[in-house]
Order: sequence, then structure tokens, then C-alpha cells
Amino acid sequence: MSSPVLARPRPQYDAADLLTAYLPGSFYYSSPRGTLLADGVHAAVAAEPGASRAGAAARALADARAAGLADPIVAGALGFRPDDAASLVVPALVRRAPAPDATTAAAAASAPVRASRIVTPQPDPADYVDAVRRALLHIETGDIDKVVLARALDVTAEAPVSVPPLLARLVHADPAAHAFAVDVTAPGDPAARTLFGASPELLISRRGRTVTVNPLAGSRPRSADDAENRRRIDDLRTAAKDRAEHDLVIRQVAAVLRTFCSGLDVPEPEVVGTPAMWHLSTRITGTLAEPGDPASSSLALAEALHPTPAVCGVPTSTARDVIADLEPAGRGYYSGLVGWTDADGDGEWVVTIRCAEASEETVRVHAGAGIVAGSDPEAELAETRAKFRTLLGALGVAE
Ligand SMILES: C=C(O[C@@H]1C=C(C(=O)O)C=C[C@H]1O)C(=O)O
Repeated sequence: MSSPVLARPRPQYDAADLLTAYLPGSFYYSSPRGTLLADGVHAAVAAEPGASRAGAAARALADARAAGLADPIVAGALGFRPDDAASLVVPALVRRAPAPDATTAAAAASAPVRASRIVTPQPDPADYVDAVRRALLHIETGDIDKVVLARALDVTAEAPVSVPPLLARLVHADPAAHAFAVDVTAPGDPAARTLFGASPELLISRRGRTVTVNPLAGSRPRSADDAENRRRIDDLRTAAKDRAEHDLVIRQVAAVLRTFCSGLDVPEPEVVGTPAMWHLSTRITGTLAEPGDPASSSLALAEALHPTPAVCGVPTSTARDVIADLEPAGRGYYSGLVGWTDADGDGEWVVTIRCAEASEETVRVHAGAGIVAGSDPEAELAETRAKFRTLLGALGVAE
């Protein structure tokens, strides 16, 4: 007779448990695929700036498995530029739960928000409008077809800002968003820094052979009025300028994916909504030709796709130079990527937008807009203003 195997049952969590357990220093990520909360550092993933982070992640995952860590993952964030800092670790403990739903974090969402915060635009809105005009000159002269220009708001409170209730509000406001919070404190920083947000834009999700990417480009603010929203959706669906802006992104993303996939389905764009915005969206699926190749891991694919013209421009390197010239402050983690990958290469990475970085009393909120021929500088300013609403709503302030 065999004796029974004694083992502690694997704990079952729901999305609310993990959101409640989140504390700065943890890695939190939720999306329609599920919720993940990772704590502690088994190993940091070091990579020289500019070198492939996917290679370093694959080595760290192999070492973690060899050291006996069950189902290790690499989780964290990469910045916008290849030479920006990254924050990637093999966490010591990973807890998973199903995706959040409309009931998740209801209590946090109804809690009052502490008022009296000062909002400082970086740069001044007039300077942003001027930068858009200068970007249009680059487009007229033919240097670039598209560039995404961003600006920021510094929201300063009277006391250190607590990220967990802000994250809970973001999840409650849009349970279908890709919500995240990542510790991005670097050696030498005077205080801890947390990157958090609710991105609508899936850079890549990989399960086995199947990859899904969902670029967004072309936007309208959401209105409080249903009839007005129907008008805006129709307008977005039919406007030649938005369609051209969207097609630039899809063409580049599909071209990159074709080099990894044996089959690719690129449907017609549709309009999707967040609580603050409407976007043109194309949900592309592909079948990987070599799923066992480390060069096809979700992080390797994310690095190959990044930066898409949804956050940078066309052509990529000239657009990146125009951004460096026209945006007074570096982007850091904004418009980079956040997510996780496992030892089989499966994982999910999102574009780091609708996000902010909190440190002590200050939260820096970011938003950008794609500039193409025919863009109206004031309308692009209004678009960034509407995009800020995702984070400002959680903070309980207006621009
Ligand atoms: C750059 C941002 O958003 C991106 C730009 C968009 C656009 O220009 O229409 C739409 C969605 C995102 O790909 C942002 O939210 O900061």
C-alpha cells in the first residue's frame, strides 16, 4: 500500500487578494489574461545598456531553474531608449489569480481622495504646441512621416504619495486595462520610485506558438454624452489622417512579426474604448515558426517590436532623434515596456502609457500624441489632456 503524499495545497487567490497584498517594492500586473503579484528578488537581471535584455533574462531563468526555483519568471520594465535603465528581476515569490473584474477594488475606488495638490506642466502647454509645429516642419520636409510627442504633469502633494490606493482605483476604473506597478528605484536614487499605470496597449502576449499584439494609434477623447461618442467613433473610423497614422504602425509591426511567424492574421482596424479615450485598434495574431528558439521569447519579441510607431515614429531612428530634440525632459520608463516572461518564453508585455512615476510627494504623469501630416497642434494638446485623465482621475485632480 502506498502512503499518501503530504503536501500543502497550492493557495488559490482572487484578483482582489493580490491587489490588496500589493505594496511598493512588489511587481503587480493584471490584464484580461490574469493577475500576477511578484515579491522579493531571487536575482536581478543585469544587462549592459543597449544589449539584449531577452538574452540576459533567458540566462537568469535557466540559472533560477537550476537553483531549484519552481516556474521562475522575469518581471519588470524597460525604458523608452535602448540606453535607458531597465528594472528586471527574477522574483523570489510569484502569486497568480484570475483577471480582475468590475467588483475588484470597489472599496478603494469609493474611498475619498486627499485634495490639495499642485499640478505643474512640463513643459508649458504653449511650448508643447510649439514643439508639435516644429515636428510638422520635419514632416513637411520629408525627414519623417510620423513622430509621437509627449509631455508630463508633475502633481505634488503635501505628503508622500501612497501608490496602492492609486493602483486600486486604476484597476477598478478599467478592469480590462493592463494595470501595473513596478519598483524602478535605481542605485543612488535619493528615494524609492514606483512606475504605475493602466495601459490600453498590448505590445505582445505569447502562449506557446501563438502571439497576439494590439497596436493602437488614432484617438479621440471620450465624451460624457452618448450621441457625441457615436459621432466621435464614426469620425475616428473614417478620418483619413487617423487611418494613415494607424496604418504606419500596423505596417511596421506586421513586418517585424513576419520575420518570426509562419502565419499572421492582420484584420481591419476597429475602434476600442477606455474610460477616457477612443482608439483605432488592430488585434493581430500570429503563429511562431520557431517557438523553442530563445529569439522568439515574449521578451525578445517585445524588444524586436519596440519602439513601435505608436510611441516613437517613422522612420524609427530619425523620429527618436526628433523626440530627443523636441521633448525637453527624457522619457525614462514612459513609452517603454512593462511585463513578464517565463522560462518557456511565454509572457505578456505592454506599452508603458497612461502611466506615472511616484517618488515621495511627487507623481509625474505622462501622455503623448502621434503627429502626422494634417495634425492640428491644438488638437494634439487636447488629446494629451484627455489621456492624462486616466491617471488624474485616480489622483483626484484636474490639469
Ligand atoms: C503615446 C500615447 O498613446 C499612444 C498614441 C496614440 C495616438 O497618437 O493616437 C494612441 C494610443 C497610443 O498608442 C500615450 O498615451 O501617452
